[in-house]
Amino acid sequence: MYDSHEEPHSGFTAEEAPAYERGAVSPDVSVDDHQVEGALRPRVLSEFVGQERVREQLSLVLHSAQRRNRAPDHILMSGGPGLGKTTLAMIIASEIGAPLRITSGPAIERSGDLAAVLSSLQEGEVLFLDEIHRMARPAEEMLYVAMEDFRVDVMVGKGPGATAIPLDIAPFTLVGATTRAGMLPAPLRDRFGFTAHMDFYTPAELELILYRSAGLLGAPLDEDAAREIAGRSRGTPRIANRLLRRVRDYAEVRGDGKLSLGTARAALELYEVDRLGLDRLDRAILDVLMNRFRGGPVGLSTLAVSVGEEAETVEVVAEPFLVRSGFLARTPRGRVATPQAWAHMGLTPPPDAAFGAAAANGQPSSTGGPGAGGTSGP
Ligand SMILES: Nc1ncnc2c1ncn2[C@@H]1O[C@H](COP(=O)(O)OP(=O)(O)OP(=O)(O)O)[C@@H](O)[C@H]1O
Repeated sequence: MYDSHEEPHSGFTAEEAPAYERGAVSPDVSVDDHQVEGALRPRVLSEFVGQERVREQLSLVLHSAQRRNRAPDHILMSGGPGLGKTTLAMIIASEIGAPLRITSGPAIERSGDLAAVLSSLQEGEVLFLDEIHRMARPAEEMLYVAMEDFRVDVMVGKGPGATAIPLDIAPFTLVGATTRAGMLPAPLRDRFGFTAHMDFYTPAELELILYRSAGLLGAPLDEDAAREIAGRSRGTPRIANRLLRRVRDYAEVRGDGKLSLGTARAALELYEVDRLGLDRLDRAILDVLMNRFRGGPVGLSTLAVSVGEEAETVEVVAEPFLVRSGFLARTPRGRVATPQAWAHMGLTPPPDAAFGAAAANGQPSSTGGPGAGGTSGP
């Protein structure tokens, strides 16, 4: 169990990090690249880097439930992809010593699918429901009852003669994860006793995650290289770990196996991740916005079609980072490129561009509009 008096990991300096890394690394871990994401997951709350507030809140919820000898309240985790929701769900189960069942919203197409899962849960089991906002509507209603009364109503028959047979289920803890908390119906949201809002990670936190992962991969990571990779990881552990693996590949094939600053820069350039962490999709969005729509405003779906992506991908994967970095503003009339975006792309805004005039006059940008400055998705 995480102890709130414990020294938080993000308090480590870079010099201290190798000691932390040694502690986390079991010498006999052999990691296959296909399973690497799972292998890099922290297993206990004290190994989970960052998200201090969430860790402390969660620790209280789990602790108090244990003292009362009850299953903890249902927990909702909201935040962008790759911020550690699945990892945290696994940690919750292991912290309370309960088995974990994993499923996801898209896998539950009918209420019967959910009834089958719920009725087979053991007492105290943790049910992790990823992408909970994508679950079928009738199943949502079944879930309300299950969460509140630990009961499922199984429908027998069809039409006017159909009857609901109540079936008691074992008390369990639901851990729901969503990248789009706003899409959850209020009755479902309200049935969670605690919502963990997962935020982007600081570069210092990402550096710690990188040291730990590099230790597990057996890749010698320089301080400068760690800083460089962390700075390009858009505040997201999954991206940090992915970039680390690409730098490791580069170092092994084209270098001496050591992950140095030069190797990191060369590898990240090859993989088209720029110095602020913008990747191909981010740059495609900014490029279309500036070159085709004169900086906006332009609607999300038009923007998505123009870059050949789903609107949800643009909205959930690219936009939160672009907004937080001050490159994109969401206004009631659509998406707008900010002066920083024009400057970063090396382009001159037309005089009538929405924010171009401010850029030309050297005025500070306005990133107003719904969600602007948000850190964990819409
Ligand atoms: N706080 C953390 N400390 C260390 N590693 C982390 C942390 N959070 C995430 N990771 C690493 O990042 C990877 C992605 O995390 P995870 O799968 O839990 O994200 P997620 O939020 O569930 O993503 P998605 O919503 O896309 O399913 C994991 O392999 C894990 O190793």
